[in-house]
Amino acid sequence: MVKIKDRRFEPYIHESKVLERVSLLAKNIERDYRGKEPLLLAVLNGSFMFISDLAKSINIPIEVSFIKISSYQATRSSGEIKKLVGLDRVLKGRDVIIVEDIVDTGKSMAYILEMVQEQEPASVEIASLLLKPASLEQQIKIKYLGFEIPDAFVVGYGLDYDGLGRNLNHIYQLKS
Ligand SMILES: O=P(O)(O)OC[C@H]1O[C@H](OP(=O)(O)OP(=O)(O)O)[C@H](O)[C@@H]1O
Ligand code: HPA
Repeated sequence: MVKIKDRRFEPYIHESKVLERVSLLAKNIERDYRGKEPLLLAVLNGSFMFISDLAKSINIPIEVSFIKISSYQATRSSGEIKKLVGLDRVLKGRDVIIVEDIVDTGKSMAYILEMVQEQEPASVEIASLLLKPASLEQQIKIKYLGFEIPDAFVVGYGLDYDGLGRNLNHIYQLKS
């Protein structure tokens, strides 16, 4: 059990399970993009651990770049998405893989997809470590998915509660 500010979190997905799954996703990306040079577009802050482990396990040429958006305050989506760091690469004609730590309501991903599609990439797919199907408010197809999880707030492996908990190596779930 870990305590972050006013909340208690219990162990949920062990780091070894996360890493096993991430390396499988990397192998799938490798297989699907052989002969290409995909651009992995990671969404800060939450995806920093996932993109690091994912990128290290992909043994074909890839480019890695970052965008930064924010919508969550503590455990709730504010509904308002702020773009804090935008695209610094031309995406036209590129094979883009958007890399997220979690798709929850799907609002952030819908916003990012629109931003990416505007630039007319050759293809766009999504890699997300976590998905909360019960919270999803938009139709979003995730080709490279780590785990489907129930609708409970999680922290660790990049995910935060009010800015804290990102450095935890396992994933923890809010204790009800
Ligand atoms: O599907 P949604 O309900 O939109 O939630 C998912 C988004 O929320 C988190 O980001 P957050 O805004 O907390 O910023 P962070 O990555 O800096 O933690 C997460 O990294 C996703 O980007
Ligand atoms: O469950 C979550 N944990 C941390 N950040 C998040 N952003 C959306 N959902 C979550």
